Amino acid sequence: MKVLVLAERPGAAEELCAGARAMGADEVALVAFGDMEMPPSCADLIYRVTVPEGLSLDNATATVNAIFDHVRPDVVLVEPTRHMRILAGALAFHGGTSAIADVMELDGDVASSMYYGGAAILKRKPGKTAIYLMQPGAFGDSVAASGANQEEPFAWVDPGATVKVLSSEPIEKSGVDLQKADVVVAAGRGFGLESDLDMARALCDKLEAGLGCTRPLAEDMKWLPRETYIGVSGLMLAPKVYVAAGLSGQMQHMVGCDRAGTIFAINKDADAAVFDQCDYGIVGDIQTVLPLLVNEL
Ligand SMILES: Cc1cc2nc3c(=O)[nH]c(=O)nc-3n(C[C@H](O)[C@H](O)[C@H](O)COP(=O)(O)OP(=O)(O)OC[C@H]3O[C@@H](n4cnc5c(N)ncnc54)[C@H](O)[C@@H]3O)c2cc1C
Repeated sequence: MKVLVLAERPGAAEELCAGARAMGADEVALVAFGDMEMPPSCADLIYRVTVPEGLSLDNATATVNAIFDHVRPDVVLVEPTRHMRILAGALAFHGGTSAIADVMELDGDVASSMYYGGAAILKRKPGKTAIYLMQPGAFGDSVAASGANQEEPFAWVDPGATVKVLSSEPIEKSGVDLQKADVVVAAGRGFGLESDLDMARALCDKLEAGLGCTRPLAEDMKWLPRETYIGVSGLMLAPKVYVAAGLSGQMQHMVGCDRAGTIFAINKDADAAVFDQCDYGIVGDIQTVLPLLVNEL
């Protein structure tokens, strides 16, 4: 079986290439955009694509379609970033098939995804060639990527109509990239005041953790950036350690962290749902527990 991997970040590329092996791929080909450095022993073949100056990655549709025609994969695994989603959609059209998004698990070729905001599981089978947009951690960590990383340049194919980048400005981001963080502290509505988040930040400093939150803290209170909330409509994370502080453990939040290695929960309500889903729980007030933890660490 041949698998083609489309990814923007080396970590995601490695995870998807490992997943391809777990699916039984005997040939794994990876598309590398620009000078993106790939992890060693990641894939059998790496097709290096140079995106012309001033063009956004979204314009790589025709190039990716050409790589697809060249490789003729049985399965395409895609990192679900904005650019990759566009490429996957165009590729599905080109290949006369469909793309399946938000895949949390594969059982053979049947893909499971969250549905109705996490209230149900949707199972879907692909069309002709399977194109799956995989959530992080979907393959678990029981598999490793492998391959000689034999690199070949692949010529850019003009997509015809292009999307031009007029300008780009980096957004000032404080703290750790949550997708890459080994440890994540997530704050919920139990933090009564915005200034209480300093307690979570102090814990993050001790644990070298990233600070995330539940949706209400980002969407309603706007105490933390929108891109830091975790859950079915936010980030799907798989850190080694997840500290859920002052949050109730609603399913819509917990699907975003249930692939964490170890989950710690702190909540003053012993009946909070989060205690059914954590590995270690402390029943207590964050106002007391967090300063104590920070002192002890
Ligand atoms: C379609 C849909 C999609 C959604 N997507 C997401 C999503 O992606 N991510 C997400 O997070 N939510 C999402 N939600 C919202 C979700 O259903 C919950 O409402 C939300 O996660 C609850 O946030 P919370 O746990 O911070 O607040 P609450 O549910 O209000 O929980 C607060 C908790 O803090 C505890 N607490 C209070 N004070 C203290 C204290 N001093 N010390 C310790 N504990 C204390 C309380 O006991 C309580 O358990 C979605 C909802 C819908 C309908």
